[in-house]
Amino acid sequence: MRFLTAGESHGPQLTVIIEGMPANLFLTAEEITTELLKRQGGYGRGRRMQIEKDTVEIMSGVRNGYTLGSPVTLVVKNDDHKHWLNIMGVSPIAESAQEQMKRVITKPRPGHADLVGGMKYDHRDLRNVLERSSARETAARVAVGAVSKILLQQLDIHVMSRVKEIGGIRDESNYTPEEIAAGNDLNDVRCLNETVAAQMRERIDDAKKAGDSIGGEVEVCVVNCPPGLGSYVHYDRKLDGRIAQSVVSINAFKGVSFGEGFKMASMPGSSVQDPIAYNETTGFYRLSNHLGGFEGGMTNGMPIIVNAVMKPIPTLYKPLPSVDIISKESYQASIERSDSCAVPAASIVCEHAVAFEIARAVLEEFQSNHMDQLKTQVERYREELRHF
Ligand SMILES: Cc1cc2nc3c(=O)[nH]c(=O)nc-3n(C[C@H](O)[C@H](O)[C@H](O)COP(=O)(O)O)c2cc1C
Ligand SMILES: C=C(O[C@@H]1CC(C(=O)O)=C[C@@H](OP(=O)(O)O)[C@H]1O)C(=O)O
Repeated sequence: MRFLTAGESHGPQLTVIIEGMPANLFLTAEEITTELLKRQGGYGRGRRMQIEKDTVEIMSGVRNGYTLGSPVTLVVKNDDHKHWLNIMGVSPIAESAQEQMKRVITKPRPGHADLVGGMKYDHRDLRNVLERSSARETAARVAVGAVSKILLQQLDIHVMSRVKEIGGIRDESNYTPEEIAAGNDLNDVRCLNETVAAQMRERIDDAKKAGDSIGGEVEVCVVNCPPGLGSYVHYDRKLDGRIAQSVVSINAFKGVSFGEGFKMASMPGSSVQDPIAYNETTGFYRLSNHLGGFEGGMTNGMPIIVNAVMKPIPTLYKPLPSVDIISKESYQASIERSDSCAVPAASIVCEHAVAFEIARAVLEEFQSNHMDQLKTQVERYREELRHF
């Protein structure tokens, strides 16, 4: 399974083509839209999210609710696009948006793609860079991940996420995957502990008031993956490696780790490796999950735990020094309409990026033209492993 996305942040739409989906998967636009709406939410987002109401349209690859085995095309319209067009009587939001869109951007924002993108593609209006470098593209990636999650659910594999830290406020609780799943839709910082959530909101408000931004850490958890997805035989088949690439390719993500992650640097081996046990009904299993579900680039049957760090948003309402690319004079960077914290939204993006990589690995392992074939193969493999 592979996908391509296309579309600019304020262009008419985002388009995704997913190739390699098996036939006969029941797929509705509503289910995908539910995931998109989760990404739009989250405390700390800016005005753009009040303009958009992301909904998906299925344009190909599905008939009578079921996939055909042909490429699936999904479209998410950008409602903000209409503010680009110099027409119609506009609302106050639209007027200010229109002004913003017409302005040529020449003062690059440190931390965004503006300067290097301009240098590389010879753009003298940096809006030409930010249109595609914007995290608007992550809506398309969530749409792909939503389809992946629907496929994985059919195999009883579940992917979920939560926020662990925002700007130094940390939720130290060790939740079970089930607790994370139950809390999945609940609060607007995507943290299960309400006391900590209140502190996180306050931290975001403080950053916003100070004209600053903050980042944080998210956790993605995948349960009930069969052991043996991915492979140790070649670098680009290692599934933990693929997940790391996919996660760090999300806008503003700067780090990824599995299980105990960077803490392992100071832990003895006896506290890091997960002891092996066996029981006749379930086969081999582990007594702990410090490694977060991976050994040798393969799933080991324990829950996959991915931790990922998002840097603070680059656009600052109290901007940092920059240099105008035309006049070469020193200025403050441009102020674009912006989120002050997008960690809760980004946890959803991360969840869906991981879901895609797991679904891709499943389909590589159990090549199938249709869902019944896939389910039968996965079940047979699980049964074989129980008797290994
Ligand atoms: C969900 C989400 C929303 C984001 N919103 C903004 C934003 O409003 N303003 C901004 O400057 N950056 C935002 N970013 C981050 C930038 O897109 C990102 O920092 C930029 O593309 C440069 O890429 P890099 O940080 O990976 O180097 C957001 C990222 C995500 C994942
Ligand atoms: C549009 C989205 O996020 C955008 C990501 C983003 C950036 O620079 O990455 C900048 C902002 O865009 P705008 O300049 O239009 O306000 C965010 O709103 C989205 O998540 O759907």
